[in-house]
Amino acid sequence: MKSRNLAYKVLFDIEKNQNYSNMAINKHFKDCNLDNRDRGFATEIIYGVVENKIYLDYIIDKLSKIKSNKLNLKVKILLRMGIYQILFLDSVSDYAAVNETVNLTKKLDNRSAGFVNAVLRNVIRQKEDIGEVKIKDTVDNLATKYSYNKWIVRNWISNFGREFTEDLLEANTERPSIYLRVNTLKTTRDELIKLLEEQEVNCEKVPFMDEAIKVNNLKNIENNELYKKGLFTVQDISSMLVGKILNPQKDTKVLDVCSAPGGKTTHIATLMENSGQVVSRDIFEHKIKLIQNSVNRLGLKNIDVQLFDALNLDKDSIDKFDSVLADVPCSGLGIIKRKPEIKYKEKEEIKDLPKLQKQILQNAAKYVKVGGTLIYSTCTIQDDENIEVVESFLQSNKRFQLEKIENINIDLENEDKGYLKIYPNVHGMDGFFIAKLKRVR
Ligand SMILES: C[S@@+](CC[C@H](N)C(=O)[O-])C[C@H]1O[C@@H](n2cnc3c(N)ncnc32)[C@H](O)[C@@H]1O
Repeated sequence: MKSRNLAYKVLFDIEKNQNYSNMAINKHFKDCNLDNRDRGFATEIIYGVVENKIYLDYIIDKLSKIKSNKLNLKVKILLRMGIYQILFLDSVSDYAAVNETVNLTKKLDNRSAGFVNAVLRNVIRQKEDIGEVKIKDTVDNLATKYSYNKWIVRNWISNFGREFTEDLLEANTERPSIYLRVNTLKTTRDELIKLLEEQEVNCEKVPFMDEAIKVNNLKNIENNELYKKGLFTVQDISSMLVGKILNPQKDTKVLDVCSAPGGKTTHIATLMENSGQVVSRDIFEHKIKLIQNSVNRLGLKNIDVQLFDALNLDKDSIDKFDSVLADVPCSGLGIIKRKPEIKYKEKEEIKDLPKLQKQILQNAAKYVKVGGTLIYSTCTIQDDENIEVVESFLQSNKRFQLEKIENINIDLENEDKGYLKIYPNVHGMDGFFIAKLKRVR
């Protein structure tokens, strides 16, 4: 009951305040005194409900006299939770799913308990055939089955084709893997694996990324002693590739214009073995603090964290940096597995991003020395935020050229051309775009 109560609170917060699930989870889990198992169960319900929201409402609409858009928020969340447990969680008996949900309803909205009970019992009675989405229109069908805003499915089918889109939608339902980046200034991969295995954490070396470890049962990371000592950072492989492709040399100057929370910046500073200087900027004060915390935890001495808007031109930095990274704000459509609410973004919300991305890239380019490197990256798979931004930049910046990416072997089709398009269904990692540009004159 306790974990369901907690899951309900988090889900209510997410819906009511349009909060991201990971942030709402952090906020509500901080002060709760549940053990790891109960937290795990609550997390499973939260992510499951968020990821399947449209589908769960479709089931409600099939079985309830009151349609989901007419239900009050409390009852809608309770029904989604109950239906999710019945249809998706083999570890929960139907009886427990109904009973616990009805008990919770009694506490939160007593007069709706009978209604919730009736709908959930209906789900159980029709469990065998209720689950299938019977909508003829392909976009509508897939958008309901996988719970996406329809424009995304339409856009993907038109850009990638139906087969690829279905593959991508399916890949995005998998639980994301957790990867650690070893802090090579403090330990080695083998040493860290030994220490993690002493804590009974299952570790796997990532063959093509020499500082990466895949872990599959590391819980409560922020309170882990090895984490507190700064022996590792949590970072996806795609994100680590950015640092690898930038390939910073010792004693050089690197500028990261959009650097919070600091994953790539700290990687770059580590690759430079605490030499040279990395200037790490972001527009948000609270995010600047996150970078500084990581810098301190990891024992990095070569990072200068600065509050600065990348849309403004910093005249003092023109032509001063060997490498510049523009890891720009984007739609995030490559990391749906980690942030499922991205599936519900409106097209309107992201329509101005390419313009913003171009402006940030234009400014970032001005800080690169002749012969220096400019990296443009996003965690999205949308061409209009990726290759099209780079192509439009190159048209008006003849001093830059795309440069062949060496020694990566992830996207063989494009690496020679100077960029990488990474898709979760093709490459088994976060969807990313990384372009490497060189200032040639
Ligand atoms: C994709 S995230 C960067 C992730 C970061 N590079 C990392 O690896 O941890 C984009 C960042 O850009 C920042 N941002 C958004 N608009 C900005 C602007 N005008 N100037 C500087 N930073 C900005 C956001 O606060 C956000 O932290």
